[in-house]
Amino acid sequence: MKTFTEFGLEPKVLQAITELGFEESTPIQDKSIPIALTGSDLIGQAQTGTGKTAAFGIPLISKIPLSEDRIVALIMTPTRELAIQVAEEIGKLSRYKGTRSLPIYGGQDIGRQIRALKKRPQIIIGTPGRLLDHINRKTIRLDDVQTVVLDEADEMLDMGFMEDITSILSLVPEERQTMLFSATMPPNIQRLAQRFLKEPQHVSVIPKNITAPLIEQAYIEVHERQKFEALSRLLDMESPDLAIVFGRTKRRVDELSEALQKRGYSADGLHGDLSQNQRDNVMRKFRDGSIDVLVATDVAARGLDVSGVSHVINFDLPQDPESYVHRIGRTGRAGKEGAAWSFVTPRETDHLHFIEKVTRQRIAKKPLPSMAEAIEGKQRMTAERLLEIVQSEDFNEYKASSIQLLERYDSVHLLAAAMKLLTGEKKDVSIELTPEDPIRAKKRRPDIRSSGRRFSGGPFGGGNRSGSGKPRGRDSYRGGGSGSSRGGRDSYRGGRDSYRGGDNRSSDNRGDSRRRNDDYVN
Ligand SMILES: Nc1ncnc2c1ncn2[C@@H]1O[C@H](COP(=O)(O)OP(=O)(O)OP(=O)(O)O)[C@@H](O)[C@H]1O
Ligand SMILES: [Mg+2]
Repeated sequence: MKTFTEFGLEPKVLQAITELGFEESTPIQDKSIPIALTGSDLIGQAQTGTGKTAAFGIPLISKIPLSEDRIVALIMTPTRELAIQVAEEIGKLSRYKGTRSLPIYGGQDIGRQIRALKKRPQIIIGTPGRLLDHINRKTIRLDDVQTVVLDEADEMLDMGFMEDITSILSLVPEERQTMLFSATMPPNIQRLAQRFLKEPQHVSVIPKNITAPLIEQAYIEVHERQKFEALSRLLDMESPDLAIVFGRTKRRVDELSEALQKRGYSADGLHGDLSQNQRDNVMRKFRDGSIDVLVATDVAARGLDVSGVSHVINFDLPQDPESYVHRIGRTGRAGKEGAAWSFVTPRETDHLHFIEKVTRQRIAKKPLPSMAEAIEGKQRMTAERLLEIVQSEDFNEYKASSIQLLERYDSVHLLAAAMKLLTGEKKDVSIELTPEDPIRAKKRRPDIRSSGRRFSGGPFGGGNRSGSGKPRGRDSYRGGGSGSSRGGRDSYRGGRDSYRGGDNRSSDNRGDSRRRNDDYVN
């Protein structure tokens, strides 16, 4: 654990870091920043929410001279929302230095992007499909790029972006620095590394549990048809600040967000079939708290950093353990605690055990919240909201009518009615969701990481809260050499495909034999 002053960074970059409120560097930042500053290739792995963005962002910005007027750095992300978010963080970090960066992603008006490119950005943060569009139109040239970062590198591979990445990187000079970052490094990441990296340094700060340490994990066994009731009871019982509910398909997300709205929750959906405008709106509403439940496909599983997300709920279990790790990692970030709940149908319990095995983390079974617990939770929340207003003493204009009402009605009756109104309860609206098939457990070597150096604590409480607390021999869960487990994993992957998150253009164009069901495409 260091302070940022120890990296020899220039004052303007330090000033931006201070302004972001970062006091100490996180372990991945400690280890990556000095290596990245030397220009060496790097594979960086650390738990979700531990500051990987700044781990590559800070050295990237530091190395770019102010006078530079070419594109010298390229960051690729699997989804548009992530490109936007990473660009924001890079923007904040380079605020005083004045480094110019630009997000480039599908769904946004290309003319606008072309105009913005004329302002000579030094760093481009983009999704592969739209990047290729610009390259083909010659509105982006990569001849001067010196540093490339693949954020969520394993996901880029999974989404079938290998071809796009290969085309893009073939246009970047060989003499360059390439860095891969993710919380999960399944064995097939080697393929990417071998192809694109030169003698990379591995930086891994993954403790025993790959899932972030401050996330309380639980599951509830429910039948498919009970899931919605379970969700509304859980939301009532827990009254999350902000929650992300993951559904398996776009249809599911649409139906679920509509159902939640009908029942009086402030929810909206995010998936890849929405227009970019809709996607931006939903994200904006979620970030500013005007909705408190975001229902999403895996398009929101990776990298998104929204402060205040106290709960992640897997309405449907994800197909693979990596997705589980990333989904639940939307909470419990930057040292904050979070809760992750998963609904597991009876036929999916094997799959859950598989996830536990790969993540080396026991997930506690909890009972379905009772009606009484749900009601109590909701009323507690409502009372809290009332009392906040009472304390604020900001209700003068309601006093006169209250006095009138109290002259005619009983005070308890009145307050009970007001509370009922405040809960926004709409229990009588009937809800029908199209059932989803259960996820089938598939076999593969349960290895989620490529290199395994141990890590000992640090800011964000890393590594010290380890679930069962029992030391488990890591080898017991590890597959063989990472190369050899490739076959197993790929075959496991075969069915998923679900998720080509960010870039509709490239996902639509890809004749995708792996894709099982169009519904799955984000
Ligand atoms: N040194 C630091 N001190 C305090 N907060 C930090 C520090 N570094 C990063 N953060 C904050 O921590 C949060 C998580 O960071 P970031 O999104 O980079 O995590 P990540 O490791 O990339 O997670 P994921 O695997 O989910 O993408 C952000 O809000 C970021 O601003
Ligand atoms: Mg990240």
